[in-house]
Amino acid sequence: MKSNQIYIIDFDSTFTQVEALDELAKISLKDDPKQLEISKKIEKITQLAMAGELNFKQSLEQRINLVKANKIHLDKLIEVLKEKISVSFKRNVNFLKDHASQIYIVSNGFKAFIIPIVTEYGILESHVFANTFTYNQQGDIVGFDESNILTESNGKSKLLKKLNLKGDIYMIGDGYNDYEVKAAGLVNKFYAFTENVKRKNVMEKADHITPSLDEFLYLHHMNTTLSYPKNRIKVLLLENIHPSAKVTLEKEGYEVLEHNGAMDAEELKEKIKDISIIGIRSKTQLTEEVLQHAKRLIAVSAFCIGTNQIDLEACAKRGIPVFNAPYSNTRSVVELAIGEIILLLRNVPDKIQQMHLGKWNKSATRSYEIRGKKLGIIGYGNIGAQLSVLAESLGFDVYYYDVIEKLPLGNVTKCDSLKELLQTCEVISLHLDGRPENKNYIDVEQFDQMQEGSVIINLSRGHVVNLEALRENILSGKIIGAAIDVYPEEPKTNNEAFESILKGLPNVILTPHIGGSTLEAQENIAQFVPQKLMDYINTGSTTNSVNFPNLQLPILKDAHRLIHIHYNTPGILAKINELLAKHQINIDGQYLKTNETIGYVITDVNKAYDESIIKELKNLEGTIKFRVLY
Ligand SMILES: NC(=O)C1=CN([C@@H]2O[C@H](COP(=O)(O)OP(=O)(O)OC[C@H]3O[C@@H](n4cnc5c(N)ncnc54)[C@H](O)[C@@H]3O)[C@@H](O)[C@H]2O)C=CC1
Ligand SMILES: O=C(O)CCC(=O)C(=O)O
Repeated sequence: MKSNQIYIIDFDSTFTQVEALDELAKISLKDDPKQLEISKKIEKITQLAMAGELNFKQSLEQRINLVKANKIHLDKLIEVLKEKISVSFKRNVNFLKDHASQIYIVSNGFKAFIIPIVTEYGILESHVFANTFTYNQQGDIVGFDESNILTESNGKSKLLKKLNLKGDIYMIGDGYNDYEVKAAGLVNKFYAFTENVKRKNVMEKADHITPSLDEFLYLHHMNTTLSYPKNRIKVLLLENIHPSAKVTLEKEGYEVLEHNGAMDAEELKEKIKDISIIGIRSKTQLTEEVLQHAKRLIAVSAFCIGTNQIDLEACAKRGIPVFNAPYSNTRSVVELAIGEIILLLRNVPDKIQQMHLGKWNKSATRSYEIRGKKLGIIGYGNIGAQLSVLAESLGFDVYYYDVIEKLPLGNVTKCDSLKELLQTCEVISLHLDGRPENKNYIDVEQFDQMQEGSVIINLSRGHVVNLEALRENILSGKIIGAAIDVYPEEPKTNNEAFESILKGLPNVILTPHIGGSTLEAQENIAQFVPQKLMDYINTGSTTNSVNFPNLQLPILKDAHRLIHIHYNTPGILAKINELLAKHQINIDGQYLKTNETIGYVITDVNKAYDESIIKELKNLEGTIKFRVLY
């Protein structure tokens, strides 16, 4: 069926990432003091010609005069261009080689540099149509063969007419002159190639915009390296995620959309419909109800530690792994906690307020050192444990309580119950996670168990403390200081007002959920999370996923990877292997891990296999999701 298809491919900014004459100018004018100025002129002329705003022959003449190149510069140019092959062309070299008889390069560039480049990718020299330089005796490039039809306006159309190729002809290019061949009725479809440059007037005219060769091959069912083109992976980043995440994900080829704050359920249900990956922080609630609308969701990324805002089980049941950044902002939270404890024990928040009101109140009343004080940490996880180490080095006597057995670091003392910790310590710092059972974990009864004159810090989750009870205990004077960073209800954006019954209370620090908001932490998170997502998409690896069985997988080499996600019911692995055996498929490697909800099986198979197995694996009872990596 595909044998009658013909692919006409442009060279500059399509086969390669750059315009070759611009690159040639950089080489030939290297020692010219006016190099920058001339290069800019050349680039401008190129852009005008590509956009169809300047007569082509004139533009060529002008550029060659400005470039002032010699034959000797061409070898260097070829070296440069070899490094600048478009990424998706490089990736799909097999397509180019396997379809060499159907591929033509039609370019207004020059054969002298095009042929050495494209023939390395299997393109036939006889299928390269381009211009030729003319030289003087010293080898200087002084012009071009003006009899070549490609020097004329609309030259590509004229050439194709002359070639009279038969079949379904597809043109792939980035310039207006590439579109012109479609306008002249000489090709069936024009694909605007936007991997390197996006020209609005060209994209508007195209039958399809193809951000990479993968997309073109996918549309024509000829993909050989990626089962799904990356440009089709649409990412939505909410809540002011650090910009470097967008940069990384776009570099990977994904389409990335951003939104400043969180979205409410209704808005999210609408927006999530065609999203492949969603990136959130602590405020976006990814509930079962919202997930029902997420028909294309592949993965969820929490650009933070806590994942209580996400229905992890609902994601798992849909075959959607959730990734977070478990360590990137740990240190930031710990530093804030220590700073706040010191300020509260010295009664500094009130002193600051009074100073702003012009009141000088130099006094040591209710001001204490931290040395020797008993600090009680509730939740001895990553943050709790790191806080214990730093606090101990500052002179605290540290205690902790956790629902699970934890290794005590340094000289900390483990408490066997929450009550024991509350009765023992005068400073209480909360670092437990936000699981629903922790709602009102610190309530009237727990405040009753605390010592008179205690200080409490909550940098964990808002619903963990009953704020009414906290307020009562502050007003009664039992709690002499509190620092609260998280609230049961938080504004979705910086434009919404903050309301709380804690406003205006004495010696109370209120911060807008900024425990993890340092530039260092946000940058670390924005590096860490996209990497996990890309690993999952490219290799199937689920390390650090908070709801999927964790599998770290080797890089795929000379094999196809079958990724099967199913409900964790007995016998599925056996059924997968029965099917593979039935189709006589050779297994190179197999990895299985399950959790309570799902099973995750990765099977690397020999490249040659009967493709009907794919359908059978998808239809296997209990299958949630199935995909293949080439
Ligand atoms: N304010 C902010 O900006 C930030 C807040 N956080 C919050 O801090 C929490 C803790 O972070 P990590 O230490 O990294 O998490 P983690 O998962 O390493 O530690 C949480 C610990 O709490 C324990 N725990 C859970 N429920 C408990 C209970 N009822 N009683 C005693 N212990 C209990 C767990 O067993 C675990 O050891 C996060 O889940 C997140 O909610 C995290 C980062 C920034
Ligand atoms: O900075 C954020 O948006 C959330 C910080 C946080 O609470 C977390 O990492 O769990």
